[in-house]
Amino acid sequence: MSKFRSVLFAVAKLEHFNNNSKMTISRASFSSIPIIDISPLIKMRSHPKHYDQDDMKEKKVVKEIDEACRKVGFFYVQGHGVPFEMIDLVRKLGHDFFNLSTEEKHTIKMTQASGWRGYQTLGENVTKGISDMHEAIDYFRDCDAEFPRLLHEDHPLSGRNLWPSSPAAFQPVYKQYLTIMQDLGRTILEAIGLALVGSRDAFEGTRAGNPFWLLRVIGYPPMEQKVTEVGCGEHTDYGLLTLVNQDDGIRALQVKNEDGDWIWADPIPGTFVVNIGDMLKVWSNGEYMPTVHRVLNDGSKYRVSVPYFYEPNFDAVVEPLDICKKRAEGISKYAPVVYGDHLTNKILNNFK
Ligand SMILES: NC(=[NH2+])NCCC[C@H](N)C(=O)O
Ligand SMILES: O=C(O)CCC(=O)C(=O)O
Ligand SMILES: [Fe+2]
Repeated sequence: MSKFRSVLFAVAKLEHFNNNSKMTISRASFSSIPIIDISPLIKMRSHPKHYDQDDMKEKKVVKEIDEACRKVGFFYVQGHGVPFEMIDLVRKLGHDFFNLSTEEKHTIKMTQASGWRGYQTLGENVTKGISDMHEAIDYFRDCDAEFPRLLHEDHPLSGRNLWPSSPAAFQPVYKQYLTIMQDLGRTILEAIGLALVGSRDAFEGTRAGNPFWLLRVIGYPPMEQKVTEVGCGEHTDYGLLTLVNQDDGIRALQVKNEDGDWIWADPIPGTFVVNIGDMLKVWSNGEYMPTVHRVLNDGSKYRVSVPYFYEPNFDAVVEPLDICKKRAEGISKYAPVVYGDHLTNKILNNFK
C-alpha cells in the first residue's frame, strides 16, 4: 500500500472508530510499548494555520495515541521538540544533587510543614506499606497568584517548594523545564481530547485548563541482584499524564500487562515515556486504563529519572464524560472524584 493510501486508510479507520468500534480494542497482553512521533502535533501547535496534509498527519498521531492508551496505557514520544541538551541536563543536575552529602541534601528536607515537598531519603517513600529503594525531591505546583486559596494554609499540601542552592543551575533549569513540560503535557492531552471526544479543548476550562502538576527527581541506587528490594513498588499514577525522563542505558522501569508479565520500558535516548493516570480512567469511563508499573534497578549503576505529572485542575470534579458513558450504554463505571482529594489521599499515604 502506498504511503498516501495507508494514511487515507488510517483516517478512514479513525472515522470508523469514532462510531462504535472503540470498546472492542482489547488490552490483552501487549508485549512492547509503542513509539509515537508526535512532531505533527507540535507543528500544529506552532502553526495553527495549517493545511489538509497537516490535518491528516495529526489524525494519524491521534489514532496512534488512542490505540496506545487503550491497549497499553504507556507509549514513548519522540519528535516532541524538547531540546535533548535540556533533557540530559535535567538528569545530570539530579545526579549532581544526589551526589551531595546527606547533610547538604537535608537542607531541603521534606516535612509536613513544607506540604510534603522537598528531599526524602532512601526508604522514606512507601508504596503499599513497603519502603521504596529510592531517594527523591518532590515538587508540586506552587500556590501562586493564579492558583490562590485552593491550598489554604491548613491544607496538608500547602507549603513551599524547596530548591537546593547546589548545584547552582538546579533551580533555574528546573523552572524552565517545568514550563516546557507543561506545554508538552497540554499538547498530548489535546490529542487525547481529539481521540476521546473529537475536541482538542475537551480538557480545557474547569477540567484541566489550570492544571496542577507534580515533579519528582528520583535517584535509585543499584540493587545489584537484590531482587527482594524494589526501587518503586507497583502502582498507577494519580492524574492525567506522566512524562518520564529516564537515564540512558539502564533498564529499570517495568510495565505490567494483562497476563501479569512485566514488560521493560527500556530507555530510548531523546524520548519520554508517557503513561496515563487514574483521572483519565474516570473521565474516559474505563476506555483508557492506567497501567500498573514499578521500578527495579537491579543493575550496577545509580539511576536518575525525572517524571513530570500533568494533572487536572486541583478542584476538578472528575466523572465519566457523556460521550464515553454513551459508548458504554449509558453506564457510568466510576463515581465522581475531586482530583485534589484523590492526590491528597495518595500523598498522605506515601510516607510513614
Ligand atoms: N507520585 C507518584 N507517582 N509516586 C510514585 C508512586 C509510588 C508511591 N509511593 C505510591 O504509593 O503511590
Ligand atoms: O522512575 C521511573 O521510571 C518511574 C517512577 C514512577 O513510576 C513514579 O514516580 O510514579
Ligand atoms: Fe509511576
